Amino acid sequence: MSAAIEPGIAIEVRNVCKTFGGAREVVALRDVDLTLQRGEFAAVLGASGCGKSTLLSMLAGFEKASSGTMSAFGHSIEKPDPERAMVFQEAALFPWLSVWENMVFSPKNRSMPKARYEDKARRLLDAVGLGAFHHHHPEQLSGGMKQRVGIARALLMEPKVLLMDEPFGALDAQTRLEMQELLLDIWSRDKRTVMFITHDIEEAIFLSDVVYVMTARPGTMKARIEIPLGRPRHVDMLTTPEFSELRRQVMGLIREEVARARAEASAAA
Ligand SMILES: Nc1ncnc2c1ncn2[C@@H]1O[C@H](COP(=O)(O)OP(=O)(O)OP(=O)(O)O)[C@@H](O)[C@H]1O
Repeated sequence: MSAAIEPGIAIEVRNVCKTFGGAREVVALRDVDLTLQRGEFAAVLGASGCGKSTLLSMLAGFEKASSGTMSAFGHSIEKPDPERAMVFQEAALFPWLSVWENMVFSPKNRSMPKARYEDKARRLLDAVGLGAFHHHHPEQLSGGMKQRVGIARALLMEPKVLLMDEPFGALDAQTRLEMQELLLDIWSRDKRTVMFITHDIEEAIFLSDVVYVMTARPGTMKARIEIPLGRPRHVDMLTTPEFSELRRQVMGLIREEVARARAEASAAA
């Protein structure tokens, strides 16, 4: 059964531009607008270098916008906050710590009382299928298992928003599918707001309520496509005509963008 969530806006991005200085100035993002409703699962697709990771790290509070505004739950995003958790392609676990020690590193480091996190940490590791791996070290885990720890660890601090940067990008196809189903299962329980960056069109459609397609750099939002597939989602949906039609639509937008960027590049050469 899915939890009821308060209606309203979780993330709002208005006219955001980002330019990196240095010897060669790089305009990474231009006039980005985006609204994520509370509990919404949104994916962002776009060519390599179009600014997806930059946008995510700005939403996490790691980078500042050059202009424009970004807010989370009505408050301007100025710095990192535990309400917005990042999950990266590599789980970046401490190799010298066990699964359990990695899991509880952050609350322990903040001197939180054990009663506030230990039970929850145990339940989360069970939920991602790692209940029997507390004493293992990262080198003893597969890529998928490490990423499970990464997701469980991000959820431990009960973030309201999960910012996921190609979290399954390094996994093989089978593990990737399993992780997608696991993520949907976890998400359906408490419907945190998710922004999920990926290069994989199928993954974006399969997981999301809405898919954003970005233009080539400088990145801006080219299209917002609502995904009308029912939930819960199941891998069988990947072969339905409805899914194929959505894939065709998204692929068309991406191809159009690649062609436009190539034409611009050759005109400028
Ligand atoms: N710290 C930085 N300093 C200078 N330029 C940067 C910095 N971070 C990113 N860029 C540039 O900004 C642009 C957008 O990069 P970003 O990593 O956000 O793209 P992306 O869409 O996530 O790419 P990919 O899909 O390949 O991961 C690129 O041209 C990149 O070189």
